Amino acid sequence: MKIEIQNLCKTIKKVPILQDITVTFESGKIYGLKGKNGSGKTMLMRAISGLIIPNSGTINIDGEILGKDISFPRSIGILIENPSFLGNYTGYKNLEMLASIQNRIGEDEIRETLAEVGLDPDDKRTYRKYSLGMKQRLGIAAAIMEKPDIVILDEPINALDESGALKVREILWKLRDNGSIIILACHDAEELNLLSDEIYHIAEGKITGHEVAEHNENTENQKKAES
Ligand SMILES: Nc1ncnc2c1ncn2[C@@H]1O[C@H](COP(=O)(O)OP(=O)(O)OP(=O)(O)O)[C@@H](O)[C@H]1O
Repeated sequence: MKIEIQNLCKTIKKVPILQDITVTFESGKIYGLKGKNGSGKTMLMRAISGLIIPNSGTINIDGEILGKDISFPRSIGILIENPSFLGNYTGYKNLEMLASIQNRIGEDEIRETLAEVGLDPDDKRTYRKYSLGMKQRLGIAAAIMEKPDIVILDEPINALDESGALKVREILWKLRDNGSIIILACHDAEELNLLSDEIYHIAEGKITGHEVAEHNENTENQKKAES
């Protein structure tokens, strides 16, 4: 699958937030967005999620135009800012309620996802009593539990300890290898490099650069050396 963005522009109160963005994201890759605070990373992710309507330009997802043929991508998992979980429900119960919207997955997949992000599916504590890192892990679980074609994660390793970050890496690599498109922003440059296959630089709402992440360059150089 493919997300083809063409000449995307978004202006809020006459301020240009996204300016003439043209980029294609392909299946089986992790794309990192790199840029300063306020450069437009989150807005681009919101636009792809169908959460904001652009002033001009198109987002074509596998032949369907967002905002015209479809209001939202058909299969997407999103973690942007603070997810609105219910404070007096357990992590499992929160995911169960979210899963009931699409009805694509059941108890087994929810339990499996919770374990994958390092949360105990049988934890009786309510979301309110979760630590910051546990809340973040639950947010990631909600975004990935249905194994969506598109995964959008704004600062996925925020508040996570090393073991949490490692788990997220493994989860994203697995999703990538199963053909999802993953788009993420992360302020930790080293982590972004490690997670991503390709990195797009964003400044003042424009794409200003594109690079293949270092670990991929190494793999490619290695392949060349070996052949
Ligand atoms: N609701 C809003 N109304 C008006 N302007 C907004 C709104 N939300 C964001 N902006 C503006 O859009 C621009 C891009 O913001 P965005 O959140 O996409 O940046 P970002 O690259 O994700 O930054 P950060 O690294 O801080 O997360 C900023 O100038 C911001 O002030």
